[in-house]
Amino acid sequence: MPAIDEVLSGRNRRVQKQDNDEVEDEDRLTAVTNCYRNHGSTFYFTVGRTVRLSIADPPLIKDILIANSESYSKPLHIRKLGVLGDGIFASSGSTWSPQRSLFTGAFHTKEVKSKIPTMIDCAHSAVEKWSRELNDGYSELDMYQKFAELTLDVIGKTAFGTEEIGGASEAASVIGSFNRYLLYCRELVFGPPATFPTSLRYVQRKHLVSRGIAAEAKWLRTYMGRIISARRNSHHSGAAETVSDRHDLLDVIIGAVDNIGHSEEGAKKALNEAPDQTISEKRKRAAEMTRLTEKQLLDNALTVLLAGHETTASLLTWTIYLLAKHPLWQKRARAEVEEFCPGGVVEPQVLSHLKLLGMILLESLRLFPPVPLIGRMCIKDNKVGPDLLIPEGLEIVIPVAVLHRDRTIWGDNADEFAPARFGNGISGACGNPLAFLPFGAGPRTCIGQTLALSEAKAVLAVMLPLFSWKLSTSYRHSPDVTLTMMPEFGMPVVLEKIEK
Ligand code: HEM
Repeated sequence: MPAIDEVLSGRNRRVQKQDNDEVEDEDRLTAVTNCYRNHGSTFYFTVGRTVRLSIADPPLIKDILIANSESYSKPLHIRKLGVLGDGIFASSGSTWSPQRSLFTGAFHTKEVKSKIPTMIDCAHSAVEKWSRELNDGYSELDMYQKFAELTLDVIGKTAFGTEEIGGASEAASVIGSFNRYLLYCRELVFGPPATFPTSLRYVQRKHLVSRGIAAEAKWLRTYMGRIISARRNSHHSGAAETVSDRHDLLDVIIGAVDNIGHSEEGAKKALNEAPDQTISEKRKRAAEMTRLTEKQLLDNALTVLLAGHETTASLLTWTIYLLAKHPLWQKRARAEVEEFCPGGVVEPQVLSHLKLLGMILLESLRLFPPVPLIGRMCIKDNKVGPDLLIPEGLEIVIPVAVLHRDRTIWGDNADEFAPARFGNGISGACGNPLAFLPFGAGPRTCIGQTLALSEAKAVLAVMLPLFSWKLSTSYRHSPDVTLTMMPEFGMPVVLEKIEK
């Protein structure tokens, strides 16, 4: 059996090929799941010189993510990856909490609802473009690429109020840069991939990877810096439609840098003092007081651009894959959309009625969680469960993708696509909410989950009545299981126009 670090980096596949060229490679998700089925749910493993403790047991996870959350920070390497820096995703403790308060209002359900018409418009423009690419009514498209462009367009318009990011040439450069950046990061954290050239010494390779990360981070920071400057200029010129009509996430974070009177101290005080206030009142006050540095402004803008498009693109991609493999469910989902959206008109308020589509999305998040691992670093000795002592400095890995396929939790059909299991919600499906962690849990839970689920529903509701699809014969199944669950060789799908 290969070691877990080899499975995570994909290096075990080279071994398999040498052993038997005829054998089709086991995909990494299956390999890593089997590894856990053999090792058990809690064990140590090493990547290079770093020792990590892997935990896939819900009660222990609860202690780490919720009960003892203050004893953990994000892993050190996340901060070193150049793009996320000191922003909300990568920071911890008192640097993180005022930022979380600042973001909470911008991601409130009411705010998200107001963005749904934009999401539907973006989906319509995308499907029109795809329709133009069809020959004689059908064509093979890489849906991973298409969804990455579409989700970038949505986050560009909803969070940054700009058409620019979704524009064809801009989108290709931004997606290309983020993809290269993520591949370099994966290598830095999990070691070189199967294609690692043996002629190149490890140290040289590491140097090359660090330079690659720095170059992509620099490009992305310059790019985002331009968008921020343009917005500041429009504030200074006082252009009415940009200042008063648009109060999006970019305005919120720029305000936290430019507004005089905001201070980190003030935000901390607002969170810690005034015992008579409710937690939401404290948070509101802290958000009003939060002061960000210029660096944090950029870090947060890039965090939202990356978190906001890559993960939702992954969710849509694997949902399309599952519906291609299960045409009956594709038909059922289409029938539901046709019932609630007559004439292909998707009204924002209808999304909450698309129950079947909601169950399909949850099942897709279970089988292919876009964030397959959650990492933490212990910053204070503490005990989890009845007798496991976690020492300061130890890195923890929570293998979400594996937890979601645990047969003792999900039953013998854990590896199968069975959306009906979510008919009675998450608790009905697994009996323990800590066994289903696509968006994490506890104080660091995903801030964009409502946005992501609304967006995915809106896109599928626009797409389903127009096209049917199946997997292309060129598809190679290789879900990544490290930073994000991207399909290593894309998602080539044959899209066919449905004639009315
Ligand atoms: C299907 C889509 C998505 C998935 C599966 C997902 C998953 C996650 C997970 C697992 C975490 C917690 C990581 C941890 O505990 O270490 C997280 C955090 C976060 N997500 Fe998402 N995410 C999605 C979409 C989004 C979107 C659309 C946005 C923003 C527009 C977003 C912004 C964030 C931010 C800012 C955090 C950090 C929160 C904090 O630390 O306080 N995510 N996400």
